[in-house]
Amino acid sequence: MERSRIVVIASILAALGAILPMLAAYYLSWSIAVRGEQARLARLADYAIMRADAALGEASRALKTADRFDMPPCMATHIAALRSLVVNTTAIEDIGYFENGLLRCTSWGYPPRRLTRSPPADFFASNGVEVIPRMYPTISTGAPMTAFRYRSYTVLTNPVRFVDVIAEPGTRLAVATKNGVLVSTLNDPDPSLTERLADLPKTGSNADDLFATSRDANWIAVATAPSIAILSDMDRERLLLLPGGALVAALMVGLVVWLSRRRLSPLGELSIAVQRREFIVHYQPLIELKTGICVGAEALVRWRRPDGQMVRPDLFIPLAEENGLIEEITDQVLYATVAELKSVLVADRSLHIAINLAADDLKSGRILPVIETALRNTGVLTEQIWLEATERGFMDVKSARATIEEARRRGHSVAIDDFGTGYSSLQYLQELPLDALKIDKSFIDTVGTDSATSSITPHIIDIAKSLDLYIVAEGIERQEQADYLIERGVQYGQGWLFSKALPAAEFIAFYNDSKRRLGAGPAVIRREIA
Ligand SMILES: Nc1nc2c(ncn2[C@@H]2O[C@H](COP(=O)(O)O[C@H]3[C@@H](O)[C@H](n4cnc5c(=O)[nH]c(N)nc54)O[C@@H]3COP(=O)(O)O)[C@@H](O)[C@H]2O)c(=O)[nH]1
Repeated sequence: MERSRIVVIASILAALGAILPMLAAYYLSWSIAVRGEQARLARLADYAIMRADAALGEASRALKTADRFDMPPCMATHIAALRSLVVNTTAIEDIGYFENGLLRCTSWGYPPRRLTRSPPADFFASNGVEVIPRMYPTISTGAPMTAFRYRSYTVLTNPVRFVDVIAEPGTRLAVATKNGVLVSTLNDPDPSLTERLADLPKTGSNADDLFATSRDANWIAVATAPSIAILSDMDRERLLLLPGGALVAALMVGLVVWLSRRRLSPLGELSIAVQRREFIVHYQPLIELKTGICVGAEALVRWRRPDGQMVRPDLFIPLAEENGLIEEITDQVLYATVAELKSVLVADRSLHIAINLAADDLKSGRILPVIETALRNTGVLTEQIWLEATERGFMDVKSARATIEEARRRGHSVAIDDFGTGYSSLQYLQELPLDALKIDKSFIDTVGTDSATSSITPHIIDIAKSLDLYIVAEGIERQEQADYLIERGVQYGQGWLFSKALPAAEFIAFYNDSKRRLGAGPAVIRREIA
């Protein structure tokens, strides 16, 4: 992914990481406050239902007691008994006796208007008592009463009793019969709620209010409070939750910054490339200089990034070596080489592929069993896999010697790469059982020039010859360099004069063409060491 895209995505994620936890904390504090307020309202509505049930219970008991009276109606004894019933209850204001729908007498005596009719009931309670939510008393001319009727008797109760609660300012309450006929209200609740009481859910809100309902077999109650009232509760919740939200936001932003910096750092990118196996291999032909025959190739790694950009190995190999990633890259190169060239290697035993080893590979020697595993069941011979290591790999002479000896015992040929550029020591050249020496391009570049290092090239060739090593010249770009090297007895060479490093299919075509035109090279390029 391009750096600019990573920066844009990381910035968006960081912004979301900062905003979302704060929004979540805000939402949480709001919903906790809403739930708290609705629970308080639900308790109020429950209480109103309880009060309504108490009034109904008391009225029902009085009505059924009166119904059992065995005395002539509206005589002094009857009226006294009715009065006694009223006096001995708390909820009942009056009780009246009706005959043929007309009021005959009440606990107060005889009605002033003889034609008071009993109105039709709005609701039948579950115990058979009829409920008339609004009925005007004949004795007093006060507010309408709620009436309960059973056969010939009707009791009046003050509906204010149902909503007689100590409520916080702004809290409103309404009680209705189960079929939604309003019985009593406190503080004028919103008609848009009381008009559809029977259909209201347990809790909810409208434009201005939060509400909670309660219901039983006979009654429905709704308690409401302005939504704005929860703001003070929210302040309390926010005080508790926002620091947590801010902490989570800071952690998320930190995480995004850390991940994106990791992704953007060269080492981070390389580690991810190793995990994702983003490496491919190109093969640079190795030429027998005298005949021009292609005898093999050097496997050279390339990092192909997801956007298709190709990264040169000298830009990432040193980083991989410093940070312990090189061994994994060596393994990926090895497995890719075997997979891509297996068939041509099996078909032609004179073909060799050189794998570059890093200093760590040589020091630990762990690469040898890895190669064994990679070649198992492929038909490729160990002799066909050459190993190359730079002079840095030979600094720990003891472990390098152990690895090279074991490599050769298994059949690999081993070359010293970039000779002359590092810590060259003639002594270790003599001590180590090497097969070939590769002269670095910087020396080949001086061939035919007057530069100070041009005089070194013949010495390197002489040293290699005196040690009986095969010689490979790197970076041959001009014919005169090739001629010079052939004249000096250098057997093998690589360079753009012959070919650049090629993808597998192109290298196989190059090799087959060389073989068709010039024949196969020597099957074994290996020094006899006693
Ligand atoms: N440990 C590993 N090191 C590796 C591996 N693959 C490569 N490398 C090392 O990276 C260095 C750069 O390699 P690269 O960019 O692939 O360059 C190689 C050739 O393409 C280049 N070359 C060859 N001929 C010419 C030429 O005529 N002109 C010219 N300008 N360049 C040329 O030289 C490089 C070959 O280097 P060498 O290995 O020394 O033969 C390089 O040090 C690689 O070793 C890997 O898998 N593991």
